[in-house]
Amino acid sequence: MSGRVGVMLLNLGGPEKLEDVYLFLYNLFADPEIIRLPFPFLQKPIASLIAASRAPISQENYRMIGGGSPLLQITKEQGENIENVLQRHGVDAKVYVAMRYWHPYTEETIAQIKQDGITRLVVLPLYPQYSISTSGSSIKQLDALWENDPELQAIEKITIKSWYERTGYIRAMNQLIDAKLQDFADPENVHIFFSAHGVPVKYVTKYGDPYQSEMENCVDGIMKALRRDYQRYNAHTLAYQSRVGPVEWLQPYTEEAIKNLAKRGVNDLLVVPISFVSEHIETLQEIDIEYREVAEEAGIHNFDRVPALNSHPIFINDLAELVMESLGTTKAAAIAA
Ligand SMILES: C=CC1=C(C)c2cc3[nH]c(cc4nc(cc5[nH]c(cc1n2)c(C)c5CCC(=O)O)C(CCC(=O)O)=C4C)c(C)c3C=C
Ligand SMILES: [Fe+2]
Ligand SMILES: [Fe+2]
Repeated sequence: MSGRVGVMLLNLGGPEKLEDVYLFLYNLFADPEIIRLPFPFLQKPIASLIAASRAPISQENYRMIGGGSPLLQITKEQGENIENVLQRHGVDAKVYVAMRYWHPYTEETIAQIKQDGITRLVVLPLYPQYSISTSGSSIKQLDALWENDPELQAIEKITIKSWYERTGYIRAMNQLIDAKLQDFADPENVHIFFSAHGVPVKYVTKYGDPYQSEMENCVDGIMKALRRDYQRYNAHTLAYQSRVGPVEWLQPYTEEAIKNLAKRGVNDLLVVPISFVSEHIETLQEIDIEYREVAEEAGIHNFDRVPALNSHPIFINDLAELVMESLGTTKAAAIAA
């Protein structure tokens, strides 16, 4: 294989300090893949209005988790670990991080990739399931950059869309779920509650976002493997969290689903964050603080949460393997090379 290989991890980014929150929110809402407006000239003024009105709530949430998002730190660690696994398998690749709404912005990373003389680039979104609003937005941005830059067109770009069906990812998730189940007095009676980040319903019904069906398939895959590998036959639910704005989002909403389970007499609840692979504000603040309180008040006293995968070794190995497969360098071939 000739030339230098790069791997670009795509993520959304998060404010590092409370002062960053407004601009981070502005960048997010200025993205037409996040808020779709009929008139493009309204995008920026509306983004600044919504960012200004949301900033105080959002700042308060970030304050509760130490004043900023842990996302960059965790994503960098994931990158270093993937790079190490690739190196161990004889693949001399450099791993980069490209954030959509905060530093290091995609454009900054692309500049570095050009400077490093990368000739083959694997683009790997750190979202297991595809959504127009997440992986789709970053991939679209990259396609636009490529379209307008002959220097980039000389780089072979291999884009992975989603990877929630991979056995390594599912195995790693199940290890984390099983470990937490064992902390309950009666693991078999724990209700496993998958909480995914929501999207407006319109994304699925009008814009054809595969997010909901990928999410449902993902949960099925995890539950099937949990039954097969760990003989766990727990009841489970999939619900959607983090709704913002006045429109209808995917249902059931996490908060309502928790209250309904409490009414049905569920006492033991294990929440599994399912749409994202790093700890972030929605796990550390929304689930650990807000939903724990909702559960307590509704009468669910045994409430726990599965940690995010972060740099779980089975998961990291699986992502490195996915990169090698995309390069046409299977693990065996890479070792032999
Ligand atoms: C991985 C799944 C995610 C989907 C799908 C998604 C869609 C989506 N998000 C917003 C609005 C906001 N998202 C915010 C933060 C945020 N979003 C995700 C993931 C998905 N978003 C993550 C991991 C994070 C947290 C990053 C961090 O700092 O730790 C925020 C800001 C926080 C807040 O104020 O609540 C907003 C706003 C929309 C509108 C949307 C779909 C259209
Ligand atoms: Fe979001
Ligand atoms: Fe939230």
